[in-house]
Amino acid sequence: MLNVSIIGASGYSGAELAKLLANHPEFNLIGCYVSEQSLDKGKLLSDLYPEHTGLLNIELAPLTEQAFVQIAAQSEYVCLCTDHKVSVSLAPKLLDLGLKVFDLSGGFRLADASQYQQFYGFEHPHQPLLDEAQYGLAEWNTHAIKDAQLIAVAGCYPTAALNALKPLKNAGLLTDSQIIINAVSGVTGAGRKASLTTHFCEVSLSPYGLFNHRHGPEISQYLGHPVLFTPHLGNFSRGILETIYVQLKEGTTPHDVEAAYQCVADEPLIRLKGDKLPSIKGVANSPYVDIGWQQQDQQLIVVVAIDNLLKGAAGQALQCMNIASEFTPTLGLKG
Ligand SMILES: NC(=O)C1=CN([C@@H]2O[C@H](COP(=O)(O)OP(=O)(O)OC[C@H]3O[C@@H](n4cnc5c(N)ncnc54)[C@H](OP(=O)(O)O)[C@@H]3O)[C@@H](O)[C@H]2O)C=CC1
Ligand SMILES: CC(=O)N[C@@H](CCC(=O)OP(=O)(O)O)C(=O)O
Repeated sequence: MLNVSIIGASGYSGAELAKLLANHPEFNLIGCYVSEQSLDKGKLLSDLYPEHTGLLNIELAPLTEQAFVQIAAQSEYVCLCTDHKVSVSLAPKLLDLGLKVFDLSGGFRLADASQYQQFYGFEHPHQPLLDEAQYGLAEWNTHAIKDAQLIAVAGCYPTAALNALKPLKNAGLLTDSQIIINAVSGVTGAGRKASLTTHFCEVSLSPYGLFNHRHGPEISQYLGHPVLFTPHLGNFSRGILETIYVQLKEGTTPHDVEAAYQCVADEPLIRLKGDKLPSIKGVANSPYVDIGWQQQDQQLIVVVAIDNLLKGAAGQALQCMNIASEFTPTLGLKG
């Protein structure tokens, strides 16, 4: 068994990961941590998530200096389910302790530190770690994930967009024009902490982050293609659905598009639906990426759906941990 600790375990992605690890045959959830000043320190994770009573009767410990010593002594892997800036401050210390770090935040996803002020609102102090980090987009970066010490697990919206678009890009079917991505996320995407704009009763389907959401540059960087990305917040709990407008090269046939997607046809967590379009209902609480598309002349509309907390966060993090450990990538993910 490999021991895993989670920092930020009381949040939505941390708790989802705790549940996956507690049910996993090869990983042992050894420690669950929150901030030193957390109102939840000392509580059981199952006090916060009573649906997991029994499974997650594990105490939330404060992340003190002593906790770092304990994590290093007990764990092989540590997962950061913390805000981007918190992850950026914690990761160097954990890496120095020799741990393999799986960061679910965006703290190490962009290649260039100078982009962090614009898109994340803080100066990134660790360009060498941005150079070292490997992108945790499980189906597309398997080899690098296996050998990396720092894995920047892919963002939720980018996971959906990149899985939908990489087959087309790799087959050379895209023109140079910008790809338009309209995305909707459920409210768990905004995390567990209270805020008026993400208060469930206040949410009414509306866009946010126009022209400056941090996932725009993340998608462009890992696709190698310009995108215009607009997220929306919807009044449902979990799931992401993206509608993507693609201009195909002159002469691209429906057969070419179908053939392009065959490169992922055997991936166990990618479900190609052809002209049957995906829905949130089809993926909520499941580890899959559903991809559908319809074509009219040179215009292609691709629709992709994932669960933001599973394929968009904890599920993909577990997939990366499985890959790093040379287990079957889907171990503990498919019922
Ligand atoms: N929610 C989602 O759908 C997705 C989230 N992510 C990313 O995962 C990360 C976590 O997101 P999410 O689960 O939604 O966030 P939450 O706000 O739900 O949880 C954050 C967690 O971090 C803890 N925390 C806060 N400050 C510290 C600190 N200084 N030291 C240790 N723990 C701390 C919080 O507990 P406390 O404050 O009590 O200490 C809590 O457990 C973010 O970077 C997010 O961008 C990625 C993909 C999807
Ligand atoms: C609905 C909502 O607010 N979603 C979040 C994205 C989810 C997330 O936590 O972002 P990462 O995948 O980059 O970690 C946002 O737009 O900031």
